[in-house]
Amino acid sequence: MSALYPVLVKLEGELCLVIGGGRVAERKVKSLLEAGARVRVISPRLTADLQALADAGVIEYRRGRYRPGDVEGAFLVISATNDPAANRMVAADCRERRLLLNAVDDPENCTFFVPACVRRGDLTIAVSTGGQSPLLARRLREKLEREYGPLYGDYLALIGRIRHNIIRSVSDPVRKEQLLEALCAPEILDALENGDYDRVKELVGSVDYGGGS
Ligand SMILES: C[C@@]1(CC(=O)O)c2cc3[nH]c(cc4nc(cc5[nH]c(cc(n2)[C@H]1CCC(=O)O)[C@@](C)(CC(=O)O)[C@@H]5CCC(=O)O)C(CC(=O)O)=C4CCC(=O)O)c(CCC(=O)O)c3CC(=O)O
Ligand SMILES: NC(=O)C1=CN([C@@H]2O[C@H](COP(=O)(O)OP(=O)(O)OC[C@H]3O[C@@H](n4cnc5c(N)ncnc54)[C@H](O)[C@@H]3O)[C@@H](O)[C@H]2O)C=CC1
Repeated sequence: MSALYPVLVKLEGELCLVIGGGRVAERKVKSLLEAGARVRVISPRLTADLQALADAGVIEYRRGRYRPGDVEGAFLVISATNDPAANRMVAADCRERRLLLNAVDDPENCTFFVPACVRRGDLTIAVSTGGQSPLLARRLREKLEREYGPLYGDYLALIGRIRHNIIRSVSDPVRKEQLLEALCAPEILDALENGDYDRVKELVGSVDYGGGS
């Protein structure tokens, strides 16, 4: 297999279809909802959590087995049934329409994999093992979660605003580069690692680009 190409996709308002309503489907539905997708689930049965989301109108639910052509209109498709025949049918339908497909039990037929993710505000750290060991992806995610705590999200939001102002107001490229470097200076990253957010704010605040934050 060639190397996988990592991308972060905007799913806001896009129709994403999940076939199957079990444990794995539930995990994928929740991550799609986090991304603001419009989610439709087709399955004879749902987990309690998925049923609650359907009852609340958060997801669309069509009770029943997958039927040929059900993928029509979807932006991407996740096939998460425990029925290999249904998964093959979904894969064929997606191939024909060139729809992006994640088939949870069939890496060969996937056109995309879902990585394990640490999220800290706008910071995303994604881990993929190219399907070789999803459990290792999970373990590394857990390790990264301990290493990169919620402060990283706060810090990113803070420097994101300042970076935007620097880009808008500083025209000299050398000066601009120095300022952007200063926002991610080693001392700041050390302070973050030590959980000393007051020090982080102090250091970031001392980056003087001649404008308010
Ligand atoms: C190819 C891929 C397709 C896809 O995108 O789904 C795929 C395929 C398969 N997973 C299987 C098993 C498990 N998957 C997990 C967990 C996760 N699986 C995820 C992704 C992926 N799984 C894609 C590759 C990602 C990559 O490595 O690059 C994660 C990262 C993301 C997510 O699913 O949201 C999420 C962790 C999220 C987190 O914790 O952060 C666990 C552990 C657990 O349940 O906690 C187990 C049991 C232990 C084990 O088997 O390792 C099986 C065998 C099923 C069987 O035995 O029948 C297959 C099929 C096969 O390999 O043939
Ligand atoms: N990619 C991943 O991360 C993982 C994948 N798996 C694989 O994912 C598959 C699903 O696992 P679970 O969610 O634990 O199974 P599950 O048994 O909890 O759920 C299967 C769901 O598929 C539905 N279903 C069955 N036939 C269908 C059809 N024809 N059309 C639509 N829906 C149908 C069932 O009603 C049920 O809701 C298994 O094949 C398993 O091997 C398992 C663990 C992790």
